[in-house]
This record gives sequence, C-alpha cells and structure tokens, in this order.
Amino acid sequence: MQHRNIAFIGAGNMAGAIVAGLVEGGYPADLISVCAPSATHRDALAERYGVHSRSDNAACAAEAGVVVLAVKPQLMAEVCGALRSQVDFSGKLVLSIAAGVTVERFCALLGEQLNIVRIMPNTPSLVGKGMSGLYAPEYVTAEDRDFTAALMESVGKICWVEDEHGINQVIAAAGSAPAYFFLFMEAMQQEMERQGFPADKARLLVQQAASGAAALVEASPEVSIGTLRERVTSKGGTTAEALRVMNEQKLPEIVASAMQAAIARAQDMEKQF
Ligand SMILES: NC(=O)C1=CN([C@@H]2O[C@H](COP(=O)(O)OP(=O)(O)OC[C@H]3O[C@@H](n4cnc5c(N)ncnc54)[C@H](OP(=O)(O)O)[C@@H]3O)[C@@H](O)[C@H]2O)C=CC1
Ligand SMILES: O=C(O)[C@@H]1CCC=N1
Repeated sequence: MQHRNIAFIGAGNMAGAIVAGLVEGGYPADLISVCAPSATHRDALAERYGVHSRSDNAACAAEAGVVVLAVKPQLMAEVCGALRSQVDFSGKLVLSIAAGVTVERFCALLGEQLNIVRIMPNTPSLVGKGMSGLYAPEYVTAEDRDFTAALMESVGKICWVEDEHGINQVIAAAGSAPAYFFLFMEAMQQEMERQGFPADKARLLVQQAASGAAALVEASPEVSIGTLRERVTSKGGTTAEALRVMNEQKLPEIVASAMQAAIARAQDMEKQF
C-alpha cells in the first residue's frame, strides 16, 4: 500500500489499536505520529511501536498528509476549532473515527469541501481482526478512498456504506459489538467461577469456545449462522435446554433492542456534538 505521513490526534484505546495493527502489519512507524495532551498513552505507543509522540496537535497535523481525528466526540469541536486556526487542511486527507460527528459538522468545523472519510473501526484492529465501516462524500477522490481502504484493510476487514447513516448502523453491528461479546463472555466466565472453576480455567473455556465459534463462522461462508447453531443443538440435549432458556428470556429481542439503542444514541450525538 501507499505510505503517507499520518498524524493521530488522540492516542487512546482506538487510536492505539489502529497504530498497533498498522505497525505490526508493516506500516513504517517513522511515518506515524500520535498526539495527546498527557504523555501517558502517546509515550507508551512510542515506546512499544516506535511511532512519534507529540503534544502539539497543530504542529503534528500541519506536518502530516493524513490527519486522523481520534478524540472523544464531545471534544471534537474544541480540538477542531483550535486546529482550524493554525492548520491549512486543503490538500490533506482527514479521517475521523468518532461516533456521532457528521461530515457536515466537520466541514463546519474545519472548512467546506473538507477532504474527509469517516471510519467506524473497532478495537480488534489491535490484533489485525478489526472491522471498519467507511463513508466518504462523493467529491473525495478515488485515490484517497483507496488509501483509506488499504489503511484499514491492513488492520482487518472493511465495508463501505453508501449513505452516512450507515456509519451509525456499523457502530451497532461492529464498532460497539466487541463489548456485547465481552459482556456475554464475562457472564459465562462468572457462572463457571460460581460452578467452582478457577478464574484462569473458566476464562480459557469461554475464550476458546468464543474464538472457535467465530473461526467456524469465518471458515464456513456458505453455511448460515443458524445452521451452525443447529449443528450444536442435539434434539432433547443440553444445548437445546440452554437455548430454550435464552429464547424464553428473549435474548434475540434484547440484542435487537440494544443495537437499536446504539443507533439512536449515535443519532442523538449527531445533534449534540
Ligand atoms: N473505543 C472504541 O472501541 C471505539 C472508539 N471510537 C471512537 O474513537 C474516538 C476515541 O475513543 P477512545 O479511543 O475510546 O477514547 P480514549 O478516551 O481512550 O482516548 C481519547 C484520546 O484523546 C486524547 N485527547 C483528549 N483531549 C485531547 C486534545 N485536546 N487533543 C488531542 N488529544 C486529546 C486523550 O489524551 P490522553 O492520552 O492525554 O488522555 C486520549 O489519548 C471516539 O471518538 C470514539 O467515538 C470508534 C470506534 C470504536
Ligand atoms: O462507545 C462508543 O461511543 C464508541 C463508538 C463505538 C465504540 N465505542
């Protein structure tokens, strides 16, 4: 892939996961800077991955061809306002990973016809297993779209969405989703501990079952997930009994409501930030 000078504004969980995935995947660390007010996170990234640790957002962004906005949505207006007064964004590619901040808002904050791609990544990018949704306004060039796609493909899989609302739907299905699976795994580990298993064995059982199930889904694209579930479920057996309880207690409906709540929150944030 093409290599450009990238400035990450924000060095937290998500920026760190992308930086790690990029460098582990062979992107030159020397071309990556991470910028944040306190040294804690950015210095840790510099030490571990060899990227540059910076404290001056504007200087860092000014020197880069690609600026990744990776601060919390509620800080975006303040951070972009300060950047706009000191940095000329024409000719730069801006990538936002923030939930709930629209292209229209970024254009108001940083300049009209901003060359921007919105990315909705997730933290498994850290281990090269990310899933990112991408959206770009139609005027963004094919070269910048291709660069962004290749960048995120180097830390996982990607999916373009045609309209911007698709980013909110990607949040529900992928951006936030690792936390759903972690909650499920946490609950399973806790029950195994209640059953008397030590924490390390309880975790191993749950972790291996989860990663094995995910690997099976990935390895069987021609088989529906429902069919994979049925192959585990012997008639009158233990799985059927467990699934009966989950269905009686409306797990599928809970999942659907939770995803709808994530989308609704992203829409609220679009009005707020
Ligand atoms: N976490 C996730 O799973 C996902 C997050 N996102 C999006 O990523 C963005 C970041 O989230 P996340 O990484 O979780 O947040 P974190 O709180 O982990 O990181 C935020 C980072 O922003 C830095 N920061 C705070 N103020 C400034 C400032 N004025 N200038 C520059 N940097 C600043 C913080 O600095 P310091 O290191 O000094 O604290 C920190 O490094 C959000 O917009 C979120 O919507 C998207 C998809 C998934
Ligand atoms: O919780 C959030 O708002 C962010 C976006 C997706 C994952 N974390």
